[in-house]
Amino acid sequence: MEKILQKQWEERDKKLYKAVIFKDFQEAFTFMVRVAFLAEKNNHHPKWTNEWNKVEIWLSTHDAGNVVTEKDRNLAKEIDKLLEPSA
Ligand SMILES: C[C@H](O)[C@H](O)[C@H]1CNC2=NC(N)=NC(=O)C2=N1
Repeated sequence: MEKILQKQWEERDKKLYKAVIFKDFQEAFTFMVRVAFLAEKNNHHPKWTNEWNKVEIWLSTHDAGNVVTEKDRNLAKEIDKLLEPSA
């Protein structure tokens, strides 16, 4: 996937937050489809927004009282793997 800007994960407001900007909507939506499959596999789902080429993601664990847990850190790592240049 062709990225234009990728920020590192930040912990904000008891959530892991990341923003990624892609070349266009098709690239952004391809990424979202891949994240959706990861989320289903992990039974752990992001809060996210998409506007054209930008995807913003917030990860927290509702089941643990809306805090950041290992589940969030693991999903964040797997999402980053999708964003590696070789992926
Ligand atoms: C019942 C179901 O397994 C849970 O509600 C799962 C589903 N996906 C989830 N996703 C996230 N981000 N946090 C959760 O606590 C969570 N819980």
